[in-house]
Amino acid sequence: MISMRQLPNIIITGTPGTGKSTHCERLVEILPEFTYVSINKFIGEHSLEDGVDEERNSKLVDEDRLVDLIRPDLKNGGRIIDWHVCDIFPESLIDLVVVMRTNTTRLYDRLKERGYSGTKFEDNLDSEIMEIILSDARDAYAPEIVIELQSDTKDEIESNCQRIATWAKQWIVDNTHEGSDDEEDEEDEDEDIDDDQSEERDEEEEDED
Ligand SMILES: Nc1ncnc2c1ncn2[C@@H]1O[C@H](COP(=O)(O)OP(=O)(O)O)[C@@H](O)[C@H]1O
Repeated sequence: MISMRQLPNIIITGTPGTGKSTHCERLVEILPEFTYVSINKFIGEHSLEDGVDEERNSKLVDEDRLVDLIRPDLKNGGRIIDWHVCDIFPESLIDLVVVMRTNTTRLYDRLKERGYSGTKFEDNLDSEIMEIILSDARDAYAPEIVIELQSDTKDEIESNCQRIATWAKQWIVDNTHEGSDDEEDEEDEDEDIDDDQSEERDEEEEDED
């Protein structure tokens, strides 16, 4: 099947501190034709904040407007989306959802280092332990496009990014004319022409009857 998009859209999601932005930054070095979209930045740039959840000490976001504003970018393709919320984007425009996972002890240290405390700290740690984002991703997208990658060590950052890049290159081969073999395309076109001619022949035969 040939896609309308020349490049796939990839969501990199996971609990805060699991390594989403670290992976996205490395990914666009390996895949320079892709654009890194940090949704936290996008929210600031488009004033999409919609109050504050006092209990959780986190910002509320106008998600409907966010989706409306990002839709044209997703239609163009080649976006690497970085956000802890993954299930609001139109399923038809998302090709891969990567859920970053981190061992609880490491995540504990990373969130402490970031200055998280109280409910915000506990909620994020619980979210990772209970696999909330993985479950959201699996509920929102087809299982075959949701993958889990471990992000505990520096070596894993590189191997994860290489794996995602390999997937992206294969997507291009499988889904676009750019990736397809010209000869095969010509053969396909020949087949189409043959089909047209045989249809015409069938119609002529019917007329004669
Ligand atoms: N696989 C990893 N190995 C070692 N450190 C990591 C790894 N992934 C992330 N980190 C570190 O953890 C912290 C949080 O990573 P970050 O990419 O900002 O997470 P997120 O974008 O998910 O909030 C950063 O200091 C980063 O360097």
